[in-house]
Amino acid sequence: MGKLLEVKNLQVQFDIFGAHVQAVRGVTFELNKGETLAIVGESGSGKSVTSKALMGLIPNPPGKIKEGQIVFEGKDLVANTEKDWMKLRGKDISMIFQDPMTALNPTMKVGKQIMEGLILHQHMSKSQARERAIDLLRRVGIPNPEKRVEEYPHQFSGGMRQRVVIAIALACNPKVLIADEPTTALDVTIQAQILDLMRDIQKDTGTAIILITHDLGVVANMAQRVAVMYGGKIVETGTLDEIFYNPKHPYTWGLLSSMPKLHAKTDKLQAIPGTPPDLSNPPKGCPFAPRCPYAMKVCVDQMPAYTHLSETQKAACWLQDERAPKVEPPKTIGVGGE
Ligand SMILES: Nc1ncnc2c1ncn2[C@@H]1O[C@H](COP(=O)(O)OP(=O)(O)OP(=O)(O)O)[C@@H](O)[C@H]1O
Repeated sequence: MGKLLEVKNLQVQFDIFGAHVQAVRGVTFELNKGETLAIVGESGSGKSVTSKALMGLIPNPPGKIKEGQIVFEGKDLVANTEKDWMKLRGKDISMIFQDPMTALNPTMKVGKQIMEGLILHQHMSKSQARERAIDLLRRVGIPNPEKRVEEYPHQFSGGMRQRVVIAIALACNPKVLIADEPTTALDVTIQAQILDLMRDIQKDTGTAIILITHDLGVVANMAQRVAVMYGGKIVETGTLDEIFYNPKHPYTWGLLSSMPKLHAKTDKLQAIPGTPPDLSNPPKGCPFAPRCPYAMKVCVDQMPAYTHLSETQKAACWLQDERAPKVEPPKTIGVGGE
């Protein structure tokens, strides 16, 4: 698989009320053509800020990219002007947000909203764009698209609205689709339908997907690779199997323990005790150390380097140092366990 996007040492900071919030602190990952990479982690870990940076959507002020590169098809996007971003956004890289109602313009017919990108990026005539909008609505499973293209967002149900948002995002056949909690606002049956739809579309178009979520069930259904974020850093990354069946970072263990299991006799979830770090004053050591049951003195003092566990898996944890005591992962982790 060829590399499509490379994010190198990305650092994003927000300056608010005299504080410097270091939301993303040196994130590095790559995205290959046609794959789905999930970025998981608790609220505030930096997932959304990372994905917004890839779309040139960090509000400035108060935000700025302090360092790093976002290399898309060989070109670094960090120095892009707003004009450069406008050429790219919605065409090469598209985004689906959590709440379809805020992503759509309530005063504009959905057909027109789909047509905008086609006219701007693909220089279609109005009637060509309208035909394509109808095709797209059909493609995302909206019945009677010839009629619905003339309707406004409030005339659609929540699930149908999210389908419209997906149609807009896919209109120009983007190479990268960023889906930020795309199903969180929807009920469970609709969630499954939308995820199926995204998978089908990916099969047809070969679009690479970055899926941002805190729901590991969604990850298991969708992703081939996973990056686990905590405190503005990627603490572990690997293939889906590596992260689910051979995780090495205690934070990943915590996330897996807090995931509902399919055949569980009890539905009690083990939330990770404690709170995430204050990113306006980030710790010098491992950000998870204050909540980690296995933390040693060195964890508080010094950020661990990545240990490469396989060609595809790495974790930033002092437990992987050869001098560290051997620790077994808790029995509560794993999909479909007791
Ligand atoms: N516009 C902004 N101004 C100031 N701080 C911000 C802004 N956007 C994000 N942050 C801060 O950046 C940090 C990371 O936030 P981010 O939204 O990326 O987390 P997340 O992992 O996506 O969480 P969630 O799942 O809740 O969306 C947080 O501390 C947040 O308060």
